[in-house]
Amino acid sequence: MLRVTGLTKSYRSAGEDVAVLRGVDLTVATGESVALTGESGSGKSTLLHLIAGLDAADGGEIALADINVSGLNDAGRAELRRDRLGLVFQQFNLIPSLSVADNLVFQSRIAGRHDAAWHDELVERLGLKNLLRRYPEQLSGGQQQRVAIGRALAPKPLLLLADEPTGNLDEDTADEVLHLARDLVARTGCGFLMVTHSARLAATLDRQVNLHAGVIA
Ligand SMILES: Nc1ncnc2c1ncn2[C@@H]1O[C@H](COP(=O)(O)OP(=O)(O)OP(=O)(O)O)[C@@H](O)[C@H]1O
Repeated sequence: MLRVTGLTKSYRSAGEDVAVLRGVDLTVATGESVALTGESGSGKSTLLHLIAGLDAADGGEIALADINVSGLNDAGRAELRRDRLGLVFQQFNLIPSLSVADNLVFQSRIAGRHDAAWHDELVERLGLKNLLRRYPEQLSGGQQQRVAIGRALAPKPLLLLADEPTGNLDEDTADEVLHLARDLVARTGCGFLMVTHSARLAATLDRQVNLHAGVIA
């Protein structure tokens, strides 16, 4: 469902081009969860950002279902993120001025893909029923990340991309949040690609891939 082929990306640093991705090949099948590991600075976030259309690659191809992501312009990539991708980051990134209820529906409403029954199921499964009137600053880290996962999955994306989603959580909370995410991903049948430094958490996903020296071995 996601197919990345020969992806390359360099950054210009101190007058020199530094190649970060040197021909990355990666697939994520429908319903599959994949952990992306690699040492610090190996380019994991760069790869995730390119797949999310937050930045453009220098070469290679990214295809998501029947969409040629690499061929999209800025507007097309923004549309892709809005309608087809769920994004979760380490810093939760909830909208501080909106209640939990409003944060939750934000993505599905702007994508025009709000589904009341699925929304209610997300609230139930993520244990958010009693938190709906609160604001992000009134939540723990684990609670905030549960809202962020609900927001990302509400429009039923094709692919959930997560960059160190449990990096700010203690071990027990990380386990609980990831368990919920895996369950919900299985329920929607979307693909799941997660960057993590934790071999323990990586092992709980269907498959692990390692980024090293600019390629996936
Ligand atoms: N906008 C940028 N301009 C220049 N160099 C960049 C930029 N973004 C990333 N880099 C460089 O690209 C390399 C890969 O960075 P990236 O954040 O993708 O690695 P990472 O594997 O996610 O690291 P970490 O595990 O520490 O988060 C690093 O050497 C980084 O300094």
